[in-house]
Amino acid sequence: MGVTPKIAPSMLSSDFANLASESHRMLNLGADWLHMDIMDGHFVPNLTIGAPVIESLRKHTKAYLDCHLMVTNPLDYVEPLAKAGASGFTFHVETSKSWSFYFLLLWFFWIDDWKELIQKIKSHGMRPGVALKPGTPIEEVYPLVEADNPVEMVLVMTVEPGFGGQKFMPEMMDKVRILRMKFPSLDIEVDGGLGPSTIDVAASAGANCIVAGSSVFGAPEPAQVISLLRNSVEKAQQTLIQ
Ligand SMILES: O=C(CO)[C@H](O)[C@H](O)COP(=O)(O)O
Repeated sequence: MGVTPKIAPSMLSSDFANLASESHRMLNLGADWLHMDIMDGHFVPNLTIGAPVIESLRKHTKAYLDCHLMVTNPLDYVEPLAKAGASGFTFHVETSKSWSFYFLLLWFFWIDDWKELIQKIKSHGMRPGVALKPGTPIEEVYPLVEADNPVEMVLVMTVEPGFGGQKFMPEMMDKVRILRMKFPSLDIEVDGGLGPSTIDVAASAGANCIVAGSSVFGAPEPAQVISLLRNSVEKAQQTLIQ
């Protein structure tokens, strides 16, 4: 498998009043990426941060800022986030559900919308990813991964997006397994309820990018949790390539 483990603490669980020092702490403890949850209070029932906070944080770190856009209109966020210094831009496939439902005849325009979004993310120097909620079938992301100009990561949500500290949904691992079989070199991220008791099932299904909020920030020794998450992914990868 040509994918490397990426451990991404979810900064949603950090002390937002000390975001820069919390970020440095996580990176010093072994994190690869910082996962930034951007919520608009509309796509999900919670409101968090946006481009101004990413811009402020960028002044304090060169780290990969893995931005997860839980917003209704991701296209509107491309330019502001690129200017702010985001690294990854992962949007939700469901953000155009209403288009495909109400305007079936515009299906091909819907596809073109995604092409435009992915193209715009890349032309602004960010890495595009697509996320899907627990209730969304995995087939919905295939066109975006198989496109001529594809997304480079799929984020499989293992909780309903909106809040940290929820219970991991093991039934989402079928999606990860199917994706890993179909796309051996794709970055597959899992997000929600990941920690020492759930990582093995996610890693053995084929996830290589691991978002973990409460299990890392709530641990007495966060470095041990980060290291355990990484070891589990590495071990599973050895098995998957045999
Ligand atoms: O996207 C998210 C919520 O929508 C968070 O990143 C996610 O829930 C991580 O938090 P935890 O590890 O505590 O579940």
